[in-house]
Amino acid sequence: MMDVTKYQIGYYNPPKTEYRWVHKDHIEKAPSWCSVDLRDGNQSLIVPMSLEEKLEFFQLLVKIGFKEIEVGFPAASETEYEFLRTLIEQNMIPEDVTVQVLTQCRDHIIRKTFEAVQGAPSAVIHFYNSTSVAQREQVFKKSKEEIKKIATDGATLVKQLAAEYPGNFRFEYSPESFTGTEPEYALEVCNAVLDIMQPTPEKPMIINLPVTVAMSMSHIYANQIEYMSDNLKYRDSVVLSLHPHNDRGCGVADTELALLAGADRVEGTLFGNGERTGNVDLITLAMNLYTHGVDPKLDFSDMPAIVELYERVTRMHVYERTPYAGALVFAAFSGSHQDAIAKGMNWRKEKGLHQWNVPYIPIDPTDIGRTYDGDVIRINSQSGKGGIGFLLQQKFGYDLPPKMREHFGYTVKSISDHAHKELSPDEVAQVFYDTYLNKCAPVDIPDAHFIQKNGIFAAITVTMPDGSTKESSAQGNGRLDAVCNALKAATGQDFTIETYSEHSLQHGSTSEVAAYVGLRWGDGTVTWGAGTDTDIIRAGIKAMVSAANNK
Ligand SMILES: CC(=O)SCCNC(=O)CCNC(=O)[C@H](O)C(C)(C)COP(=O)(O)OP(=O)(O)OC[C@H]1O[C@@H](n2cnc3c(N)ncnc32)[C@H](O)[C@@H]1OP(=O)(O)O
Ligand SMILES: CC(C)C(=O)C(=O)O
Ligand SMILES: [Mg+2]
Repeated sequence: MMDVTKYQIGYYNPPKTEYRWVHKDHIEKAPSWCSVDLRDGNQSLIVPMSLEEKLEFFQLLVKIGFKEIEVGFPAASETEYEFLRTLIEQNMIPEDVTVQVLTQCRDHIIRKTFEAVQGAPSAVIHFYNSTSVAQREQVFKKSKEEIKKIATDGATLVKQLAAEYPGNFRFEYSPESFTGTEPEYALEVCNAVLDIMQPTPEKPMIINLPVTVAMSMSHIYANQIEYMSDNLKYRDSVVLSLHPHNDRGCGVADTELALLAGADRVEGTLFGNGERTGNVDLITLAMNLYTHGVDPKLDFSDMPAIVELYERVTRMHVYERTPYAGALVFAAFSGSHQDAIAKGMNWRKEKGLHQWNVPYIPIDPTDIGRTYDGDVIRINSQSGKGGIGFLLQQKFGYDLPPKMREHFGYTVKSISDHAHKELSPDEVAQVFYDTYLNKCAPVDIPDAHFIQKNGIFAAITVTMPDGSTKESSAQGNGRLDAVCNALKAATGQDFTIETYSEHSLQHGSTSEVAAYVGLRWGDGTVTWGAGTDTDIIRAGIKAMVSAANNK
């Protein structure tokens, strides 16, 4: 049995009752982004990335457009140290990109960090210590004053070494485990650090307020951020940064509400990799802005390549339903969704729309390197005529009449249901070919001649069900009607043409016609056939013969 009595609320709502952020309805501009993939993401991997893998990931982050990248914890291991040295010594850091390094507030670790970062064109020195009640009591066993002193001693040494080492340094301080810290105390510690660092509007300092472990609903974090934003000293010289983890599955919501509450910057990772349930997913955040028409200033136009590299170097897997990036996030298997998507796509095409508002598809998949073919309409036993017909039309060019779409839809669904598997677009097309197209056996009309006299007179040769041939002729009010009457006379069958449609079909450079015929039989049933030919009459005859052979 689970024991709920073991748990209680462990977060702190700030001493403030009116919040401005609750009145805002959207985020107006992108925050500044910092990727912590190479640090928080890396430290949580089963096998941390090798130097080569980190280099490849770094280049990807630069390509996406990150201007601040936390490249590691250089005092942690030789690989971490060497990675930073390689970036610096091989001039791999673009001019407009700043590397960030993490250090605990411990003397030898801060010193090692400065040693590692020497020669970088610019760098953010990120120092942290835990401030939460749980860490104060259980880990550090120190009073509030003593914990504050760890932070201020760290700040003092960072400032001193920054003056001793050549280089363009900026600073970041994190009261780690902020969400388990009393807001008034977190404020006191951050203000004490700021008093030492003395930031200015020209040289601002980053104060990063992490959701090291998520403890509350998202609105509480937003309250905490607005409280800190209102009460931090040197606010015009502070870049207020967020660093949410995802323990309650609310990392994105925490970040979005905290941005409404006044934060300027976000630290996170691609696909939400990071400690435990991960850091906040920067792709989701950026793409959420994009869907509101706000430029995220990050480029995810080749998502498949980003997924490939990420999966290869981290040995993680991008879950199929990960927003924007997962393999299935644009897929519709179910009939009503497919029908709406197909109609929405046609609407968009007919009206020549620029704005995107296709039902069920939040963004145009082609914006991020995905395709309509294969990514969107997927066929299984839950699918319907709308989607199946749309796929056949979009990918193979066959535009079936509505009643034939319905028949085809049920045929395809039933095959998928019995095979208990998805059908690929090629398999769907094969069902169409096998069921309807140019089925000129056992009955066939290899030859037809026409005379225009009191309507149309057709003289045809019929291959009979037993393989023999027979000449037949009849009048009709059109060529196909005349052929139909002649066929009925030859075989003694009882049917009428209930549906006929045709359209041109482009196959590379050759242009064919596709024709569709529905025959209603004396017993009330309807059979369907399709025909293709360069000659429109031959296409119609083939469609009719196919429908007749389907009885
Ligand atoms: C929330 C986060 O993600 S924070 C980042 C965490 N990332 C990592 O830890 C990855 C890299 N870390 C490492 O490689 C190692 O932990 C090192 C190299 C940094 C330090 O290694 P070690 O000194 O061997 O061990 P360890 O990490 O266990 O040290 C714990 C000690 O540091 C203290 N400490 C931990 N964090 C801090 C801090 N931010 N500031 C000051 N002291 C700290 C602990 O209280 C403990 O003190 P004690 O020795 O008096 O008991
Ligand atoms: C080092 C800090 C910012 C961190 O990773 C966290 O608190 O989650
Ligand atoms: Mg973290």
